Amino acid sequence: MKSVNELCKQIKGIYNVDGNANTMITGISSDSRSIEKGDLFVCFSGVHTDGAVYASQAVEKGAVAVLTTKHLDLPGNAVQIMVPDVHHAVEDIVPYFYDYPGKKMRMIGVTGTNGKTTTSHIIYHILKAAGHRVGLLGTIHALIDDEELPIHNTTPDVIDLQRFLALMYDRGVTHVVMEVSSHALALNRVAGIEYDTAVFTNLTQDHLDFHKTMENYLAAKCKLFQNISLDEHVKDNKTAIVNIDDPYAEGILKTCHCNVLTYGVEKAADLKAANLSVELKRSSFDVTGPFVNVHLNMNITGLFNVYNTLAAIGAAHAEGVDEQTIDKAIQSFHSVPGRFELVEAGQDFAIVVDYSHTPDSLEKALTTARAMNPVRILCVFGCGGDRDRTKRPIMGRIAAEHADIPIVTSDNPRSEDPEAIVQEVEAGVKDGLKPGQHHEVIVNRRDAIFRAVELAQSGDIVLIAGKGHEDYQILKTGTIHFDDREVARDAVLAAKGR
Ligand SMILES: CC(=O)N[C@H]1[C@@H](OP(=O)(O)OP(=O)(O)OC[C@H]2O[C@@H](n3ccc(=O)[nH]c3=O)[C@H](O)[C@@H]2O)O[C@H](CO)[C@@H](O)[C@@H]1O[C@H](C)C(=O)N[C@@H](C)C(=O)N[C@H](CCC(=O)O)C(=O)O
Ligand SMILES: Nc1ncnc2c1ncn2[C@@H]1O[C@H](COP(=O)(O)OP(=O)(O)OP(=O)(O)O)[C@@H](O)[C@H]1O
Ligand SMILES: N[C@H](CCC[C@H](N)C(=O)O)C(=O)O
Ligand SMILES: [Mg+2]
Repeated sequence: MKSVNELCKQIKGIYNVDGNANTMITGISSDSRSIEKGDLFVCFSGVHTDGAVYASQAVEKGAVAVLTTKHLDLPGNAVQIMVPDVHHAVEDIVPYFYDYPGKKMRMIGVTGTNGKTTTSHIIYHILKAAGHRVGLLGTIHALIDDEELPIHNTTPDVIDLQRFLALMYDRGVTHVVMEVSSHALALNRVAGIEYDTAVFTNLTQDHLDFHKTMENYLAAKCKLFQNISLDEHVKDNKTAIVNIDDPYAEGILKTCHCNVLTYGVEKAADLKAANLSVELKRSSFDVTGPFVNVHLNMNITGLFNVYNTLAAIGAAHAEGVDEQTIDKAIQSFHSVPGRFELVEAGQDFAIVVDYSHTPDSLEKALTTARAMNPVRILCVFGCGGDRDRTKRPIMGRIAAEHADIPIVTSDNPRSEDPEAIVQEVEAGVKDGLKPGQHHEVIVNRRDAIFRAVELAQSGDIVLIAGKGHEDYQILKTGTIHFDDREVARDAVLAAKGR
């Protein structure tokens, strides 16, 4: 609990207070729908609406103060804190309100275009095996010692993030593993956090709707490595774990003024993998380096997961976990939901549900499927609406080049017309098709999955890409329940009944 006055003292820029500055604040929220008595309501101007519109509603629900850019007409005697930039003020106020939980626990941040969720889950698993109390924040959920909490963004905004961290600290968590998205870095959602270990997985095209150029996208990622390089006197405790095979590794390394541990498969690295052998449900490889020399058996597959595992080993080592514990933990790690997840409903071909929704991840998922030597690959995929449009034809071409039968469908169209999205994807498919190669376009995702299952024969792989763990589909008309794994199972059962 802090007073308005105490909070305002943290604001680095100018501010004005209208009302009683001794009013005590017991919570902070930017959503009028979840306001509790005693809260400070923060008015963010968003993509769809302006939070200021809901300020009166928030006060009626119990907010005792409002953070706003302009004076508002509010009921009762709610305090108004007026600042030129609400986001900047929030970055000053919120970590202070929660007593900087992100400075009191070991903070492990994972960034990169692909592999953040998988790598974070492996690190979480290893740190738990090492006996630590661990928290996790990422795309699928937040975990506090295995208790699941819902999360709305891969990296939540400053308010939700600090609230999660405070809860973790209160529950005795000592290590937090979190995905740090490029949106979060660009928008400073991670204000008030000092990272101890930072992982770079890779950088390939995505989110250009937001970053516009790959240079800006890289600059956002670099902010995580600048963060861990800030405090020179604790340098020894801070380590960057960098995928040296990635073309953007050099850009990341330039910003690191801390310990660096590189990993890779192609170039010389501190942690190097070799002799990979892959099967549908497992893989094995050798890892060598100054602190590790081990043959690893994993229950996940694909070269991309070798990279994720190397990154996780590096992070666990930086956090002081020994080789034996790491080895044992990796053997007991089971897959992440919706990441190369097999659907087994008694069919004589494989069905893989995967979260590949970028050009690089789609290519990696398809080449992993190819490494299993299937008779054919049928790939059901699409692209999300209200997201980087330029990746649509690229993903279309990749699917045509690496699958035998690409089937274009809808992902989450959001506010866009699904027909228009699939046309943009299909344009790329047509570019990549070999003479005589068959492709289909079926806008309804359920129908597309049913069609793939109908076409599949013994020894084939059906790869259903893009939505992974998601159990919903976001349409212009609202969000509906939709789970690729359930639909695939239904499709197999329907095919059997025929
Ligand atoms: C484009 C974007 O980033 N949008 C974020 C933004 O939502 P918004 O601008 O649409 O908000 P809005 O609906 O206009 O509302 C404005 C304000 O009014 C408030 N409001 C609104 C309605 C109401 O009744 N009462 C009320 O108080 C809202 O709480 C909000 O504070 O603010 C919300 C709250 O912080 C975010 O959840 C939301 O992320 C959306 C869900 C999103 O999809 N973001 C993506 C682009 C994103 O951030 N992705 C990254 C990367 C993912 C990855 O690659 O892994 C991520 O970290 O998730
Ligand atoms: N290291 C990697 N390199 C390339 N592709 C990967 C890698 N790891 C996973 N993938 C592919 O990307 C998909 C998403 O993986 P994951 O969820 O771990 O990434 P993410 O970075 O968390 O994604 P998001 O940005 O959506 O949160 C996987 O289903 C797989 O196809
Ligand atoms: N974190 C990613 C998730 C994309 C998932 C995909 N199914 C889509 O909707 O495009 C994003 O918000 O861009
Ligand atoms: Mg993720």
